[in-house]
Amino acid sequence: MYELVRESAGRVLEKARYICLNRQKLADFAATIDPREIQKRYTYEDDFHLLETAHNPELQLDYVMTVDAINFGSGFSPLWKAQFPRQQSLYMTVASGLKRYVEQGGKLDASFAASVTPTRLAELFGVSVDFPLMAMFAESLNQLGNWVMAEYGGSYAGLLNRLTGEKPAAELIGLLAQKLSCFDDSALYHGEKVYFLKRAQILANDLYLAFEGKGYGRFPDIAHLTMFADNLVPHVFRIEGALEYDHDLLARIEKGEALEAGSLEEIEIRAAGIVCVEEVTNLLGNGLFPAMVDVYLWHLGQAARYKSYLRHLTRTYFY
Ligand SMILES: Nc1nc2c(c(CN[C@H]3C=C[C@H](O)[C@@H]3O)cn2[C@@H]2O[C@H](COP(=O)(O)O)[C@@H](O)[C@H]2O)c(=O)[nH]1
Repeated sequence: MYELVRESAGRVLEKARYICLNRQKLADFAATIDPREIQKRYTYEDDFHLLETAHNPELQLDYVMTVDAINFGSGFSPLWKAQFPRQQSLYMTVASGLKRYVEQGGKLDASFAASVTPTRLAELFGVSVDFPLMAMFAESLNQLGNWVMAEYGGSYAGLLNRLTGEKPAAELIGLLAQKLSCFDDSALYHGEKVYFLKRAQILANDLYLAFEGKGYGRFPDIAHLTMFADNLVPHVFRIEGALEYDHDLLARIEKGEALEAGSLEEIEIRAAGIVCVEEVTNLLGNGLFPAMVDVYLWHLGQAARYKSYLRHLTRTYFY
């Protein structure tokens, strides 16, 4: 499945009209990155994540599955930041909100996901119930929860234990994309199917990180994942001059105008992020792989150098 993502991103960039790659600037930017910093950053930080793997692997599994079922909403971030003025990162607010819920005794298992409502999530995150993201979060969780209740004996461990091949990440990504529309992160680009599979891939990556590649995190094919096509990593490449956006598109983005999910512009931005991370990964060598480079660039992107400029905003279940 991740090969479909890599291949389709290359196809999009060949035809792209709104985005173009500046390979000289990309190489200049890659030259500023220290591979040791990438290695150091590639962890499941416990400052905003629950990290109880050693004591309670099932609790950890429930947490990671839940976080990555709702690891989206970047298109709502201006609204979200108005509710959480101190929090700079939407993701960190969601991850830490779920961590707090578990620490207070809440359960995040498949039955929680199957039955959770927008109201319950609004209470959990401390936002108003009519915040549009709460209904989307509930829908994604209900989809995942009901599927696991019906097909895997009601536990996420039941799902993970059925990944028996030598490419379990590909298997997991394929299952999620084929069975759950909220994970089926793909689109039509000039009539041809293109794939991103961002949350399915980042789920495999987060399990790998939280479980340090063992147990529920055993993904020997982790190095085959592509980067996770969100709105921050392409934005880092734009600020560094490696991606050049069409002038009118950039004006729309900087006005905070939403880009429609599945639009040519949105597809080209996401595909460009994938190609850039592949090329930076190849330039850096050192045994690095795209998921590692992605996590590093996403954290780098939290800095004011990047976050003081608006990224593209798309309201979608995918990132
Ligand atoms: N490409 C990429 N996108 C990522 C992440 C993460 C968090 N990953 C953590 C998990 C394990 C590691 O420890 C990482 O630290 C969230 N996102 C996306 O960002 C957006 C929110 O942005 P902001 O408003 O700034 O929080 C939203 O679309 C969300 O889907 C990543 O790693 N890569």
